[in-house]
Amino acid sequence: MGFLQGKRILVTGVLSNRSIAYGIAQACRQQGADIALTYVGERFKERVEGFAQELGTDIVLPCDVSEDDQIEQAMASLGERWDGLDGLVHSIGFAPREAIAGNFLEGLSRESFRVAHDISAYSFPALAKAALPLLKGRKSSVLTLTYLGAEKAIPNYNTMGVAKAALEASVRYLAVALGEYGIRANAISAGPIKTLAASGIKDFSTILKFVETHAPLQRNVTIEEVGNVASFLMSELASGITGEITHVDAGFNCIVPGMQE
Ligand SMILES: NC(=O)c1ccc[n+]([C@@H]2O[C@H](COP(=O)([O-])OP(=O)(O)OC[C@H]3O[C@@H](n4cnc5c(N)ncnc54)[C@H](O)[C@@H]3O)[C@@H](O)[C@H]2O)c1
Ligand SMILES: Cc1c(CN(C)C(=O)CCc2cnc3c(c2)CCC(=O)N3)oc2ccccc12
Repeated sequence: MGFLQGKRILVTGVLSNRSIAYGIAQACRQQGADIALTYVGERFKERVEGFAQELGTDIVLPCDVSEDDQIEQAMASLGERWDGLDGLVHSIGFAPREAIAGNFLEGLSRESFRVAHDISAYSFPALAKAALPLLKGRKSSVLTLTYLGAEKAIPNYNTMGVAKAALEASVRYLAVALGEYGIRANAISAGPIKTLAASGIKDFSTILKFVETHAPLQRNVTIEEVGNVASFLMSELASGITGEITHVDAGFNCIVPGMQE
């Protein structure tokens, strides 16, 4: 009997079996939750349906968060399958490539700033708002994924870091707005993990090596470790936690790199 037995959780952002969302969906399933997935783009539908089958579900819904009607339709379709929702996982992030490489100002533009904030920040409260009719009346919880680049200026993370700062602020305002319904809102700040979103990032292996060298646990984290904390935060074991950013990063956020030498 898992600590999420009977809970119904919608997980966005599963794109590959290396996705952080995949680790989260697996961990929640292992604790007894029923899972629903979303995907972006018909070309990924079959792949995500395959992951859904592994996770014991046939609820796979299209949802490009840049489109309001797709957010609304996804929640309407979900409401036809489930009479309520106990959890919503937002594991979505995107910025135009020029906005996450090189000099922050050189990569800065109104359009890339807009896109990064639309997809990586606005979409979290937007999904929560659209899911509210399903989330209400249950001890439900919403969760998003952020990164240390929201708190510290990390080379190349640039406009994504500004968007993640907005995302983290939205966690606190959602905690208040949803608190009156008994719904919790939290984030996990994950350490660097080699996923598709991380592939193609300049010098990503250098970032992984730097964390392995300087983090208190002297290693990187895995999607399973992030998934375990996510399943806890989605459960009643975390009933007193809301508006919180929990770091799952081998402790890297708590040190000043290089001063231990
Ligand atoms: N990989 C890391 O090092 C790391 C560390 C900390 C936080 N994060 C965050 O974790 C989250 C998941 O990223 P990941 O690393 O698992 O990579 P990933 O590529 O597996 O997942 C990113 C997801 O974002 C989705 N997405 C992009 N644009 C979208 C849109 N318009 N509508 C709906 N979905 C869209 C993609 O379909 C994909 O499923 C992101 O928010 C990312 O910023 C990643
Ligand atoms: C860690 C880390 C990440 C992983 N991470 C936390 C992320 O949030 C990745 C988010 C991301 C957002 N937008 C795009 C891409 C990745 C690559 C493909 C694309 O075109 N756009 O990305 C970095 C970029 C620079 C420096 C560190 C990092």
